[in-house]
Amino acid sequence: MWLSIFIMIVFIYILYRLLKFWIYIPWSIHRHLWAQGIPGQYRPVIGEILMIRRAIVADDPMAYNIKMANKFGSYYHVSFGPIARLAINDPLLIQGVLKTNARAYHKSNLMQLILGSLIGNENLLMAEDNIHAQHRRLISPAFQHQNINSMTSLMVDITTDLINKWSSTMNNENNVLTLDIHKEMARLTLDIVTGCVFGSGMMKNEHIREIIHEGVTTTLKDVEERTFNMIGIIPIINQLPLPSKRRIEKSKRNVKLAVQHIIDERKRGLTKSACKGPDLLDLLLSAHGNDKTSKFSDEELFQEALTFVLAGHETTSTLMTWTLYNLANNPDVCHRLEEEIDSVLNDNEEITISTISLLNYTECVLKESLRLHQPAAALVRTAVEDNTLIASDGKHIHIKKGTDIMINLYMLHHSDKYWTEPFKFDPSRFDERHVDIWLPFSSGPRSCIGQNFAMLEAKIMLAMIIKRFRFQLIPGQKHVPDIAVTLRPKYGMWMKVSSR
Ligand code: HEM
Repeated sequence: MWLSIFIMIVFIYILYRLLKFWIYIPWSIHRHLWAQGIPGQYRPVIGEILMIRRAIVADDPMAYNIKMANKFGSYYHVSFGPIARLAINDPLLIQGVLKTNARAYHKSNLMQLILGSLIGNENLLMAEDNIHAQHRRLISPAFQHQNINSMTSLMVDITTDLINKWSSTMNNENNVLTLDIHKEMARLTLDIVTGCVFGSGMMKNEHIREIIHEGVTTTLKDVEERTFNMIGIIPIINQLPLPSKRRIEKSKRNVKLAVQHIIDERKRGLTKSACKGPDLLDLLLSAHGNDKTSKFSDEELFQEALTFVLAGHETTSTLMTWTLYNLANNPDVCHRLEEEIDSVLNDNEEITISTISLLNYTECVLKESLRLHQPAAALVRTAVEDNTLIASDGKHIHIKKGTDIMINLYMLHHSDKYWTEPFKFDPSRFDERHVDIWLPFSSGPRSCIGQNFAMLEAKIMLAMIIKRFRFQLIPGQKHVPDIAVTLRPKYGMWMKVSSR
């Protein structure tokens, strides 16, 4: 008897939670936005997920967002699965979420489920409020110019290894190589970021590198799959020990052991930085404030180190791959870039930070690639308190606690309101500054802390590679961005590489 009552209560509770999540909360958010005259549409339970999936399967992943923005304008409400969200690409609204009202927003619950399940929630990327502010304060010095500049020689050395590998293979194969450039760039950026974070302990240990590489790349695939089939989104269901969940957990355990091993070795003085100055692990280990409570715990240290690898790997390799793609499609731009690089980089001279600072057009090429193919297509936030946003047309939008906001960077970067010929690859547009409408690294207190690191690394890799090689796209390929954590090319990027 008591058991039956207990089972009944548990059943009613689960039903209540599911109905609240699937129906009540989304409906009340849509109703609140409609009441203010915000355009949008509401499909109960599955929302727009099938449309998005259809666009992805048709290899036109942006089609759905473009269609919605054309239909409704620069702000509208839709649903991702059961989750109601306001989609925005209006610069003033974006500024409201990222800067003016930043305190009223957290990373979305969805992102906590996706990335938090991989790297935890006690790190710079995922932590909120005071914990985030404390971590940001402790980590910021590590990303100051002086520290990052001391990593230049390691970035140069690792890129030189790749160039030498290509050159020697090329000599055996009629001076032309056929390569999946995305794979090459993914390996290169992983080597650089792990080298700059973990130093010699990492660089000498191929086994540990493989565990981290596998952990980061294959787990991200599982996590993405679980998002689009909604298993990863639905409360209770996302805790079930399904094969994908077990794979993620196993991979997390392996990565944790590997990273913990590297940290322990460094603490015991068995490994050291491979940069001219301290690496990011040294800087994390020495991060402390005036009292003990402001030092990183072992768990936080582990999560931060892994966050750097995760946040700094896919993003930069995606940037490099699309940049080489854009250059292959725009010979005039490539020619001007080669001229600049040839005049700045001298074969017999060491590449230093002052050489790199002369590469102005190279920087414009990278910025334009970050506009046309921004690695992060969208940012999603959840309102943690009621607040009001103001759009460029003067409209005041009251946002209820619990509303998800999708900041559509892709639409912002491709809008003809702000960019002339938005689909043209034209680096010279970056002769001017584009504050608040060029946001590949986001903006405000949660903007990318690795921005200077990424730009320095990309400039070094691009300049050194273009100095030595030309790239030609293999015809007949599909060049489709994968709408995953980053917009990496879904089918890779096959190119013919030849010596200049
Ligand atoms: C082209 C390369 C990169 C791009 C486009 C990029 C983009 C971004 C974006 C858009 C965010 C904000 C995410 C959000 O608000 O949800 C972010 C945050 C972050 N990025 Fe990057 N990133 C790049 C490279 C890097 C690198 C190389 C590192 C580290 C070595 C890094 C570390 C981080 C961290 C730790 C955060 C969280 C910052 C915070 O919340 O305080 N990123 N990045």
